[in-house]
Amino acid sequence: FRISHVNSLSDEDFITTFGNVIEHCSLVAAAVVSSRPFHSLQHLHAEICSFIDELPVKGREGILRSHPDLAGRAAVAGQLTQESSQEQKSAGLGNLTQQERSNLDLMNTSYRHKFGFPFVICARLNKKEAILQGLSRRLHNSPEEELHTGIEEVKKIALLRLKNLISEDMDSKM
Ligand SMILES: NC(=O)NC1=NC(=O)NC1=O
Repeated sequence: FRISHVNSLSDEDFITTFGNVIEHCSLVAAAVVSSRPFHSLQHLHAEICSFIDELPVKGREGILRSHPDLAGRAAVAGQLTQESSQEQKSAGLGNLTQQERSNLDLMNTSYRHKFGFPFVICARLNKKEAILQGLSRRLHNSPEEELHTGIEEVKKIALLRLKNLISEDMDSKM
């Protein structure tokens, strides 16, 4: 899509197209559709980010809870969305050693038990070593810190997903 095309979609088609930019949270797309016309990919991303930042704590926790665990049950069962599947594969989470897998499962479980939402990181910007290190480090943070950090990762995931959907060729910046 060029940004001009994004602006000319029906509301319904916009929500369908961008409904999974935030994993399993089409509400976000439905919320920003009325901010059209967007003058760039960055403008659309900024609207998504401010909508998320303006949510109450429960809303932001809900966004994190809508994310599948990394190499978790959904991944093992092949029930990831196309986007998540590609992202998790690109981080090398498809070929974990038994040791890495049980280590990841254990830490994901402790993280979720401690914070009440899953560990979320932008898998396309982190290889599996960085993910494992990030998880063990972030486990010691406060709930407030982790809510913020998780949401910042969700914003990075959203930007990369938008870049897959919107072409930024020069004339689309008009
Ligand atoms: N728990 C997660 O961080 N999940 C994910 N991060 C990504 O970048 N893709 C996912 O599915």
